[in-house]
Amino acid sequence: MMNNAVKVAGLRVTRGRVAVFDGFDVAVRQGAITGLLGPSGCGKTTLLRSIVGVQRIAAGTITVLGAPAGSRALRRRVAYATQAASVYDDLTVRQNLQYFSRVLGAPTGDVQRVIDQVELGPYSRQRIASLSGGQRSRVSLATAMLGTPGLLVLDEPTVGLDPLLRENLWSIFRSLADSGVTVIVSSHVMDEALRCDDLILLRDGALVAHTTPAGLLEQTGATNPDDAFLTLIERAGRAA
Ligand SMILES: Nc1ncnc2c1ncn2[C@@H]1O[C@H](COP(=O)(O)OP(=O)(O)OP(=O)(O)O)[C@@H](O)[C@H]1O
Repeated sequence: MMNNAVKVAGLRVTRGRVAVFDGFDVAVRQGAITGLLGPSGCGKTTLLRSIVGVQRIAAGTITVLGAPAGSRALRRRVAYATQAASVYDDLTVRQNLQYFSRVLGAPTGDVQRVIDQVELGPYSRQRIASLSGGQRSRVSLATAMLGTPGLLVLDEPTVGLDPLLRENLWSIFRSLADSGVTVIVSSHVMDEALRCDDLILLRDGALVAHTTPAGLLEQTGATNPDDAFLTLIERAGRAA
């Protein structure tokens, strides 16, 4: 039987005057890497916020690992790394991680593990304020990897990172998924789509496709995900 880590039904979200979602349904498979892709402003962050339980929603139900999104039971089971690194500027990398590790009750040793995973060892004694953008976002990512979350929600985790580091991070996501963790990664870099197991393609708060990388290319006859996405958008436009 296929297990879903996340189930979204009838989601309606209004932000400002914009109806970002108006009756949106989707499910995310457990233990897989699901890529959430789509153009800027299509609702990726809003959907991630809704799944994590920090978005005010107008209607709908969201079930995460069997519990309502945002519920207390999920506090330590769901980790979220936002686009803007949510870390303390005046603390060092290690101090930030030690702080969050204590808040989460993560095992000792976790701080060093995540520092190594995101390759921040040489910067661990540096204050966040003096780090580059890519280094800061890696601290945020490391924070999300503390403890043993069952669901890892990452909003554009590879923005501003060099290709080698991106490669390394994707192999971390893969080993997490292999160990049963559900990973949701948003991106607007279409070539990252090919690294995912499942793809959710959004446009203007609507589901354009819920497929796999192979399925995406097959459905469209395209040779790369950028062209495939454009083809699907054109088809959706014609059907509308
Ligand atoms: N606080 C807010 N007030 C008003 N409108 C908002 C607010 N936050 C987001 N929006 C609007 O909601 C829509 C969806 O935004 P969202 O951040 O979810 O998009 P996104 O797909 O994550 O975009 P990006 O790839 O640029 O980060 C956009 O039209 C955006 O302008």
